[in-house]
Amino acid sequence: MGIFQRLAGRPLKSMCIWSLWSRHSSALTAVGRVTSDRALIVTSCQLTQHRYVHRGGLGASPSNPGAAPPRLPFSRVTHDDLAFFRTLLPGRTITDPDLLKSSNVDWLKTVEGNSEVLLRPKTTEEVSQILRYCNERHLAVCPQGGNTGLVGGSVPVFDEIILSTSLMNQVMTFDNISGILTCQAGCVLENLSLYLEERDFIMPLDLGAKGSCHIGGNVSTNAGGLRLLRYGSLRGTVLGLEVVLADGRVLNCLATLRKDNTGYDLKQLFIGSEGTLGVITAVSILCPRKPKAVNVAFLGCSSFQQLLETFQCCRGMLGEILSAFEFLDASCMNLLEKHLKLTNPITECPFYIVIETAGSNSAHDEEKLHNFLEEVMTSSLVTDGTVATEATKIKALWSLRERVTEALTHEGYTYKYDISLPVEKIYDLVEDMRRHLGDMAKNVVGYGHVGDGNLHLNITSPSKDPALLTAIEPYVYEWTARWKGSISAEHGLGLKKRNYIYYSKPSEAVALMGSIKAMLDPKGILNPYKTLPDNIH
Ligand SMILES: O=C(O)CC[C@@H](O)C(=O)O
Ligand SMILES: [Zn+2]
Repeated sequence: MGIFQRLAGRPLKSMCIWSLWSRHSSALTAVGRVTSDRALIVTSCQLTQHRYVHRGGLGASPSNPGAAPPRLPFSRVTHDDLAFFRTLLPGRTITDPDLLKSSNVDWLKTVEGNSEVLLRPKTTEEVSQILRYCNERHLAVCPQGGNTGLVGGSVPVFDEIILSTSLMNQVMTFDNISGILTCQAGCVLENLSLYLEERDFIMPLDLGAKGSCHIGGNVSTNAGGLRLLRYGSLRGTVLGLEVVLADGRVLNCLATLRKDNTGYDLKQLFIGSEGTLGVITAVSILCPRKPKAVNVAFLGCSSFQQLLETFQCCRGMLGEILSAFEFLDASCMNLLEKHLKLTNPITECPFYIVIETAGSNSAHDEEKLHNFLEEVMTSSLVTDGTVATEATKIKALWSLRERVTEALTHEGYTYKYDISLPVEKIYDLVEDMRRHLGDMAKNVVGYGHVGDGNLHLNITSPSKDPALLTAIEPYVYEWTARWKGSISAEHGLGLKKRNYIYYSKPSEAVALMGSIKAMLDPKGILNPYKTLPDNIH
């Protein structure tokens, strides 16, 4: 019997836990801590409208980068404003504090705003009217999709009006020859995946938060996820966008063309700009064909060096059918077992790999996977493994990788870092942090997207710990900058990381970002306190 048959035949002990993780599951409500110090640092409001100017000279970063910002001098929502919104959006202007609660707090429960109004438009025209009005009245707006972000970008910091895309959830067109889908921004990623699968296509991106996140939020944060290795980033697969600008103008760049060289590619400005330049209302996206054969292998390695060699071998031997190469370390596995009662399907190892293949011919793909597994097991790069070819087992193996974030929320307080590095360096950072922090941290765990050189470094402590934070930052960012990495590989900057931007971008580039912001949103009403550092405002 070949290795593939032997591995595929292994019983998966974890079959009872494969339910799809939704980030809004009730099991998650009791975790996290709510930051309550922001209200204390509100300073007196200036009466002038602010402009985006670069303060402090090139390269100057804010002196206390982690501190919450002071409230900027936006208008407060009045009864007249509410009357306007209620006429425009009858029954969709929410002011009940109980209904606003979940929209005011982020998924991690570490950032909480105090918005008193949630608007739920259904059409682009309604978004346009809302923004035109808010711009004239100088009311700040926080655009919100599924609110699954991890850097505090999708919730208000003070009393910004929340503009939710949750009712903008219609598929507009799908062309089954080109595979181009056009839909409203509030479509939930998983619903789009199901819609496409019925038509023999798939979405080019897949995330643990797929059950809640919106495609508009994915695009505005340039979400990466689990399939980037195979299908590339949203910067390549998004073909067109419709965006409402701060003053209400609608920018219809909803192209469905693969090739369009007519000057500046404006949609790129909005991809990854986290709602600070405009509100994305519709998206056209190029979708791959649904693979006919999908296999997942869950493997164990005894060192990170062996894991890297396995990756190298995997790329060479699986070639174009490789669709994901992910890892988690033994500390992650312990948390999955402890908090979520998941079962490790193989023997204990320091490192685990999830490999997915997606191809058009199952016999061909299985043979390739078999040859690869034979190679890595006979050369002892891999010490144990199991393979799934059937959908429920595939899901079960994937949940061991996808649910690490959820398991971490049960640990107390988690300091989260989403770092891009040269692939051979990614685990050095985890080991170095363990040495550096010693007993100060409860747990230092590493997992992520090996194929993209993207490490998720998470450091836990029983509760929020300022001394621990001082030991982590700026150390972790300096480490990253030394290796020319990025301090935010895929989660964005949001509220939490914006002041560290200088570790990854030259000051001239940050200043140019400020100029673009000033041009597109001169009153700064769109998602203030996010993405841009404090010294650009
Ligand atoms: O929790 C994190 O730090 C990472 C979340 C997500 O990007 C993942 O890859 O699972
Ligand atoms: Zn990730």
